[in-house]
Order: sequence, then C-alpha cells, then structure tokens
Amino acid sequence: MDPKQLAGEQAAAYVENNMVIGLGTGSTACWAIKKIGERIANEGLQLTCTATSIQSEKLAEQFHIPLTDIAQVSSIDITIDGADEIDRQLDMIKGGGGALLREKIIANITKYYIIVADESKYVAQLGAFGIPVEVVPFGWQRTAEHLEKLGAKPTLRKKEQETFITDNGNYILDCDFGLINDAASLETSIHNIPGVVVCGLFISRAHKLILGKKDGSTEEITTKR
Ligand SMILES: O=C(CO)[C@H](O)[C@H](O)COP(=O)(O)O
Repeated sequence: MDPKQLAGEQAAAYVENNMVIGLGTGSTACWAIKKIGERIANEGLQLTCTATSIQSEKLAEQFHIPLTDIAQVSSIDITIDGADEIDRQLDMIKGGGGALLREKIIANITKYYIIVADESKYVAQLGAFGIPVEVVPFGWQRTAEHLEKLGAKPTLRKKEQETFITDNGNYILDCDFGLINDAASLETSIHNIPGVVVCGLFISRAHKLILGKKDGSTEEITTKR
C-alpha cells in the first residue's frame, strides 16, 4: 500500500464520535479525509469538520463529510494534516500545497495535532525543502528584499507559468534559507516583516507523527506539549 495512504488511514482511527475535526491538505491528508468519510457512512459518526483549504473542502464534500465554517468553530479536538519536512522534535515545514495560512489558523486552535507523512519527510534538520512564506501582493518585491536580508533566497511561486494565488488571494515566496539552526527565532523574524502573512515553519505544534513506510509498516512518534 502507498505509504501516504497507510499513514492517512491510520490517523483517521483516532477520530471519535462527536469530535470537532480539522481536515488537512495534500496527498497524504486526503487519505485521512477519505477514511473519515467512510467511517461516517459505515459507523454513523457525528462529527463537526472544518477544512484547511478549498481543495480539502471539495474532497470532503465528495466523501459526504458535513463541513462547518471556521467562523463557527473555536476549538478543534483533532486535526490531521501533512508536512513537507518534520524533524525529531516534530517541528515542521508546511505550505508545499500553498494552504499554510488556513493550516496554521486551524493548528492554532487544535488540541491534538496529528501529522501524516511518508518517511521521506522525516529529517534530522529542517531546511532542505525551503520555507514557503505567504505574502500580500502589495509590494511583494519589497517583502522579498526583507527576506533576503534575513538570509533567504526567495522565489515567487508559479503555477503553469502564472503567479500562484493562495485561497486567501495572496502570493507565496519559496525561501531557501539553507539548513535551519534556530527555527523558532527564524519564524518570529519572518513574521515581523511587514507584508508577510504567515510562514511555513510550524514549531512546537504537532503532538503525533504517523509515518507510512515503503515496507508496508507504520511508525507513530509522539511528543508531549
Ligand atoms: O502543507 C501542506 C499544504 O500546504 C501539505 O500538508 C504538505 O505540502 C504535504 O503535502 P503532501 O502530503 O501532498 O506531501
């Protein structure tokens, strides 16, 4: 079985009746969404679900998962989401799919944050992926200069040769900072730049990582917060 499917489906087993659930974004979290849809259909689970992207909203609708707008949800029991890199402390880089702002808003109100990934995402040190930074379109070139002063090589994200636009109408600067030594202070420095909406460093947030492996096994790594 696909390691992403293994991880995503295993995470869906943590969902219990009457919970409030955050639905993540990406090719791994989609397996959790599908499985949650199956559990609603087969077990009659009553859930309140809210999604981290328009893409995940559409997927949830396809699997007949009832959705609640984030405006009505002040606390989430479990969110299941993917990562682009995750280290031994379960600090992460996210935003490869461009959903980082909604993902961080949802992570921020989540009591138990489960990350699902294949083993290629589990790294000793964050940074090789680069850090996606969502910025407002106004003066994005000036925001990019500030990121350069912090040590980044920023590239404006494109999709099919057009500037990539997030679900929130913003741009993404993919920032190569090299390998990162102090991710928490870098996150703060990036967030202090006017024009930055959010960056893809997710520090001290995840509670559990479920890794799917090529040999068909899974590993769960848990940390106390
Ligand atoms: O942060 C994300 C989207 O913004 C995704 O969770 C991340 O890119 C992982 O995606 P995938 O499971 O497809 O590798």
